[in-house]
Amino acid sequence: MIKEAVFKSFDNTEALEQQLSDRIAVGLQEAIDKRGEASLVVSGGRTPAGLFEKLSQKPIDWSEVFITLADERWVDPEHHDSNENMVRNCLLQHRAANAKFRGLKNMFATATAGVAMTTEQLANFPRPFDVVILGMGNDGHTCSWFPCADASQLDTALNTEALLCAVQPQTAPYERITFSRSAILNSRQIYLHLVGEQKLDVYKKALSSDEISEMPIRAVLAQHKTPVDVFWSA
Ligand SMILES: O=C(O)[C@H](O)[C@@H](O)[C@H](O)[C@H](O)COP(=O)(O)O
Repeated sequence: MIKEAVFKSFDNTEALEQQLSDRIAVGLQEAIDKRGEASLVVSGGRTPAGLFEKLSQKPIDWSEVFITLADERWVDPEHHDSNENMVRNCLLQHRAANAKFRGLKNMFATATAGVAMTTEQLANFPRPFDVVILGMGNDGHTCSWFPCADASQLDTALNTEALLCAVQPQTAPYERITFSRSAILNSRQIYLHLVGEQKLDVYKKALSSDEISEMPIRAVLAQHKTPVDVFWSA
């Protein structure tokens, strides 16, 4: 049984997005005030588009904010399933157009071949990450830590000290590049952003055991190093 994280529940996505975007903006600006720069790691998928739209309008020093993705599908940045594409369209606009964004996809043919170059390109990305926004799939994955992936790839993503690794899910399309668990937990604040009853059920199931390979989101929930706040709306 996992000790439950801070859990904030909202009646609708609008209310959640208002409050979460405010919290993230405050966290980023505090980091800039203290250290002169801030780092933000965001997730792709469908859930965060509305949140990104609100966040992009916050009056903070975006030119001091470094942004990257928690994981990426190995498709071109123009592809409609590219997380970078979504971030460019929904987050890097309005005031946030001034942020410094670095995507995870490069010109190598596969994620496996491209990991070393992306790792090099992120060498100067400020860490610990100030704010990390994670999503969760209905199979209990977060980032690209898929329970359906080859056991050794999942084991690497969860246990390596490397920043990034490649994962080929069996039940989701595209090879992925993903930050490792050690990289994600090297953060000041993690937000888990969930919408809908089905995600709530998955979240509750995740809290019922600490068998990480079965539901890799547990790697984030069953730890005490990094604060995790869960924002859920119906
Ligand atoms: O590239 C991805 O798919 C993600 O970064 C992934 O970890 C995502 O956050 C979850 O799969 C939830 O996705 P939805 O928001 O679409 O439900």
